[in-house]
Amino acid sequence: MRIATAEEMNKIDRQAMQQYGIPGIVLMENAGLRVVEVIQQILSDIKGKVFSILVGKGNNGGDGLVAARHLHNRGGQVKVLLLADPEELQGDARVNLTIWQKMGQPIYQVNQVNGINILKLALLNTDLVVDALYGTGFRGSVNEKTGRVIELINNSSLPVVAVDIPSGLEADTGRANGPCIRATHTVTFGIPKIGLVVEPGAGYAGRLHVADISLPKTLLESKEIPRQLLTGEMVGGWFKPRPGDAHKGSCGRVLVLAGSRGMTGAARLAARAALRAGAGLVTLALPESVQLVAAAALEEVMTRGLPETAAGSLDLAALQPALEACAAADVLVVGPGLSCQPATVELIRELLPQLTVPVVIDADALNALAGADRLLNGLNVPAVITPHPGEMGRLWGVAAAEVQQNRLQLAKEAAQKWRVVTVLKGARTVIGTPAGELYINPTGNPGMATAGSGDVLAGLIGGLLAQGFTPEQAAAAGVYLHGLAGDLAARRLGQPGTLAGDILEFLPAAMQSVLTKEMK
Ligand SMILES: NC(=O)C1=CN([C@@H]2O[C@H](COP(=O)(O)OP(=O)(O)OC[C@H]3O[C@@H](n4cnc5c(N)ncnc54)[C@H](O)[C@@H]3O)[C@@H](O)[C@H]2O)[C@H](O)CC1
Ligand SMILES: [K+]
Repeated sequence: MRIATAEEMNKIDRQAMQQYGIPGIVLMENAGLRVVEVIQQILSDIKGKVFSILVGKGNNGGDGLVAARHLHNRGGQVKVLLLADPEELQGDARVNLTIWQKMGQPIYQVNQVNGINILKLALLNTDLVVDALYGTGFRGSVNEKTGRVIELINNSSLPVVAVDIPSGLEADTGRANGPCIRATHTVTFGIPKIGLVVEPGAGYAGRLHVADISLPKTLLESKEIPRQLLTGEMVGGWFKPRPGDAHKGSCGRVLVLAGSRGMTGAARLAARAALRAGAGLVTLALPESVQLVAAAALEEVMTRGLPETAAGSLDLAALQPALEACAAADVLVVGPGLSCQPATVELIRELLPQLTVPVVIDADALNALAGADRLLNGLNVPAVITPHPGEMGRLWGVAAAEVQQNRLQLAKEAAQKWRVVTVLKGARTVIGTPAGELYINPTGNPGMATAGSGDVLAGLIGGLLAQGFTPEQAAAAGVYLHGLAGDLAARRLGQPGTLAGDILEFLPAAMQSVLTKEMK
C-alpha cells in the first residue's frame, strides 16, 4: 500500500476531479459516509447516540458536515461545533454547511467569545466526537483558541474519530508542533499519509482505517509515490514453497561472523534467528576462546573458532579463515557482538571489499565503518545494513538526534549514496533501497527495545536472503516479521517482560500468520 504526502494526496484529488471528472462533492460525500460506517462499527448502533462534530473551515470540515448529515439520518443526535465563521467555508464544504442549515439542524459557533463553554456543555452530553477541524491542509501549529478546544477534547476521555488525519498533526512528518487531537480511530481517505504511520503521528491516529472514497486505483498505486507501507500479504507473497526434495544444503547456508568475549549472546541470537528464518545450514564463526561457550548453547548451529586478540575479539589474522568460511556459505551476517577493538575494526575493513557473497552488516561491523563509509560503495556484493539511529549517525557523520529528525529522507539518501539496502531501525523502522524506494514497517512495539533484539533481526534478514529473497525483500520481510513476532510475544508476555529470545521463539508463528494469509 502506497503512503502519500499531503501534496501527493492533493495531486491525486486534483487528478481525480480534472482528469477523471469525479466531482469533489462526490469525494466529500463518500468521505463523510466512510466515517459514519466506521462509527457504526465502533458503536454498533447510532440511533439515540449523541455526536459532537468539530468542523473547521476547509474540506476536512466539509467531510465532517457530510458525516453529520448521515449520522442524523441514522437517528443520531448531532451537534455541529463550528470553529470558523460560516462565511469562511467555501466550495463543497459550504454546500454541505448550507444543506445542514436547511435541515434546520443546530450549529454552535465555538470560535465566539464564550465558545469554550458552549463546547464544554456539548461534551457533557456526547457519546462520540468527530474531529473534522483540519486534515491534509494543516501546517504548523494550531492557534491558542483551537489549542484549548483540542485539549478539552483530549481530556474528555470521549472516543474521538479523526477525519483523514488528527487535527494538529503534520501529514508529512507525523509531528505535532502543538496541541493535537489524540484519536481513538482515524479514517483516512485513499491511502495513508506518512504522518499516520510513523511516530508520534501513529500514536495520535489510534486505530487507522483506510477508506475508499472512489479515488481511481491507478492514482493511488502510482509509482510516482515512492513509499510503501509493508503488509502481511506483500511479505507472504515473497515466500516460495520448498521443493519436495529440499535438503539442508539447499535451503540456504548462512555464515555468522560475530561475538567476542562477554558478547557471545549476540552471536548466538543472530545464528539462531537465521535458522528460525528457514536457512538450512548456519555456521557461527567467532573468537576461538569463546567457541565452546557458544557451541554448548547451539545444538543446530555449527561453530568455528577464529584467531583472536588478547581482549577476546576477532583478530586481523581471522581474515583468511573468514574468507574461506564465506566461500562455503550463501550469505554472510557480520557484526553482532564483535566489539570495537582496533584489530577487529581492521579485520572488517579488510574483509568487506573482498566478499563474494551477499552480506548483512549490523552493529559493530557498522561502527567499524564510521569514517570509512566509502567501503560500502566498494562492496562487490549485494548488501543490507541495519543501523539503529546511533550507528546511522556515526556512519553519516551526524548526531543521532539529527538522524531522528529526518528518518525517511536519510534512509533514502543513504541507500542511494552507498548503494546498499538501508534498514534504519526505530519507531517506525524505515527501509531505503538503492533504487530510491522506501518501505515503512507498521509492526513492532516498545517491548522490543531490549538487548539482542537487533541481533535477531540481522540473523533473520540473513536467513531470508540465503533462501533467495532479494536484499530488498529480505530486509522488508525481516523487519515486518521481526516486529510481528515482537507483537505476538508482547501480547502473550507483556511488553516489559519480552526478551530478544522471545522474539526469536515467536518468529515461526509470525511467519505462519503471513503464510496462511497468503495461502488462503
Ligand atoms: N484527499 C482527498 O481525496 C479528499 C480530501 N478531502 C478532505 O479535504 C481535506 C483537505 O482539505 P483542505 O481544505 O485542503 O484543508 P483542511 O480542511 O485540512 O484545513 C483547512 C484550512 O485550514 C488552514 N490552516 C492550515 N494550517 C492551519 C493552522 N496551523 N492554523 C489555522 N489554519 C490553518 C488552511 O488554510 C486550510 O485550507 C482532507 O484532509 C480531507 O479531509 C475531501 O473532502 C475528500 C477527498
Ligand atoms: K481531522
